[in-house]
Amino acid sequence: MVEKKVTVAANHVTKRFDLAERQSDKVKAVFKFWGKGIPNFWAVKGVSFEAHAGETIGVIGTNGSGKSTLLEMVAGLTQPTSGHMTINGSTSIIAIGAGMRPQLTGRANIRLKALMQGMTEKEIDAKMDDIIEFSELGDFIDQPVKSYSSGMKSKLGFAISVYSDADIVIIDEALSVGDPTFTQKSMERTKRFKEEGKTIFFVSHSAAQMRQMADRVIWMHYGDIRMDGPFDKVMPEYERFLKRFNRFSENERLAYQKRYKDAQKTFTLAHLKQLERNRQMLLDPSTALKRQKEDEHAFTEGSEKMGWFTRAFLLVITILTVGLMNKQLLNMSWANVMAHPTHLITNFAPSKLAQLDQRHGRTGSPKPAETPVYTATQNTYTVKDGETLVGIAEKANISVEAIMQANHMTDQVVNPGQVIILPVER
Ligand SMILES: Nc1ncnc2c1ncn2[C@@H]1O[C@H](COP(=O)(O)OP(=O)(O)OP(=O)(O)O)[C@@H](O)[C@H]1O
Repeated sequence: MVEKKVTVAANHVTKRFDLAERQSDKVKAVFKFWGKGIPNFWAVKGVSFEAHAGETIGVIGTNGSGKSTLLEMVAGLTQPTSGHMTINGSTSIIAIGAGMRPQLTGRANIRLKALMQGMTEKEIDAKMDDIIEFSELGDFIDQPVKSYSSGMKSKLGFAISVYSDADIVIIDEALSVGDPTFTQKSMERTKRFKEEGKTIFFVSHSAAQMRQMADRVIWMHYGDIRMDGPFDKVMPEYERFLKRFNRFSENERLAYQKRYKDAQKTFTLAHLKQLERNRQMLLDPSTALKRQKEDEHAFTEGSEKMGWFTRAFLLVITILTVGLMNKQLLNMSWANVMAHPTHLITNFAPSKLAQLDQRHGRTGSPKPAETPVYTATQNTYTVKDGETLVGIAEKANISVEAIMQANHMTDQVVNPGQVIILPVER
């Protein structure tokens, strides 16, 4: 049998969300030593699978089991917290309203999404009429998307993806809101994707749709893959589970959910690593040690990759630097610096700098205007609603490249409220 090309490979992929309710909680948690104070929630707890060209994979699971989170990682919309998600090919996700700009018309959204998926203006012009026809939106195509029903948004999203020619197509419950004729038409079209060798991930709560579409099913259960296999094996097990679950009393159901959700809060990567080690030892003790060395990095995330010694060292350096700056610039004694280490931040409002200017002038020290700190403080900028990087660069008379370089940006996307540095030639 010819091995089909692997298009998606997930290796111990996790996704953690923090449950800090307010931004101030997050700031407090950072000061409580590198975010240890933030309650965690692991929506995906270390899943591994491979998907191949020409495969339609149904993803099932109760509400909140992690289906959308997993597929957003497949689509590249969000990055795993740890583990690896390897994607071989272009992706297109169809979820109700995903990636749509509500204030733009349906037609403008088609153009925008198609451009984002790599189509040229010429290709879009050539396909525009077909996309609109597939969407069945008629005159509504020139109305803003915010006026659309969820069914209309789904139709638009589906029509765009049909013509985007992506290698991996993700349909996240987008067919659950359309009318039956459109749904059937879309399912027929999706079957053609399969014949064209695309990989399709299909999320639906409808067993009938699953039966029609999926040859393989992944059952997500509170962040884990509970089963992964042929439709005929997985679906009956899932339906048996649902029957049992639906027979639970309200209290039993809540207790069941609490048990699993608590496990998602207390989950750790160390635990995942240990489970994987045990599994490897059981499977093949002779190769287990070698494999453990190879996949060590799969069980670490950003901050954990930094050892305790490095973290402690960086903390000491940061405290000393802030203290030294406070001492030099605010004429504080070391005792005062130790007592109020955050004075540097709170004292450097522009008005304070003006006071400093005078103070330093009287004592004959260099004027703050000549110090680097003054320049840097003056040139942070908070992005306002609707502003683009190009607009900000023009206003500030600085090149876009210089801003990107100063802020270590890899693209030109800026968001309202984001604070950026506007570099100044000195
Ligand atoms: N940004 C977030 N912050 C905190 N928790 C989140 C976030 N996004 C998702 N979650 C949580 O992660 C879990 C998985 O959510 P997800 O949307 O992936 O589930 P799902 O299986 O797609 O659910 P549904 O069938 O209802 O669409 C849920 O418990 C959800 O509350």
